[in-house]
Amino acid sequence: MFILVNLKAYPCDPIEVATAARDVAEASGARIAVSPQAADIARVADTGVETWAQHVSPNAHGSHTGSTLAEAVADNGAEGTLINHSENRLKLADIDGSVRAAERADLETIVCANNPAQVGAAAALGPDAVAVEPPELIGGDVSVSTADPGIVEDAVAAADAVDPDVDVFCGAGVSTGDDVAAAGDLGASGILLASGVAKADDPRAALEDLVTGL
Ligand SMILES: O=C(CO)COP(=O)(O)O
Repeated sequence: MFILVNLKAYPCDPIEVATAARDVAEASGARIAVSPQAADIARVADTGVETWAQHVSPNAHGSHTGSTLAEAVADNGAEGTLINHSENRLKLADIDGSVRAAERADLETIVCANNPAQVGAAAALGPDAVAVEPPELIGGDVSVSTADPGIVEDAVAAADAVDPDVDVFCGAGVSTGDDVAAAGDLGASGILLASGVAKADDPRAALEDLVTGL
């Protein structure tokens, strides 16, 4: 199971979370990545933790003011990127363009989706992974693996029907090792989470609990 901690735009200390994630990954052998604000990618990557962007734009180098260039995040230490997060939805053509941009820059890709139908569509674009995150459960206290286990199973089936090589992650409300274990039992290859770590009083303790579910 891959654990990706999305820091969104939360007012946490990205270096505190990154160093904790690096240490917990090293101690447990778990794969844990941190996805900070684009402006923080270089200093988060400098901690040694696996670092992901929250988004990359579909464009290449050129006259694209305000874009998040895939090559730039890769040059600053990112190893992968989220695309089409529920809080940063893209048009279908732009999701495709962002996956292609990430591939050019050798970034791993996770395309997010609201439901199993979107998971199937996202899988058809050939990312490394897709993630199902029901928007109504994001930021809540109940894990998707408890509140809606069927959506995870259906997402796994939808992706498998399109491309068995595409991994399926799930997210929304995940905060404990039990939530991680339940997601794995439903067929997920990884989880995305945010508030369970970024808003925790003790992010290190939250990460240590998460890896007990692996
Ligand atoms: O959006 C998410 C991860 O990308 C999930 O957020 P929460 O873990 O806060 O529910």
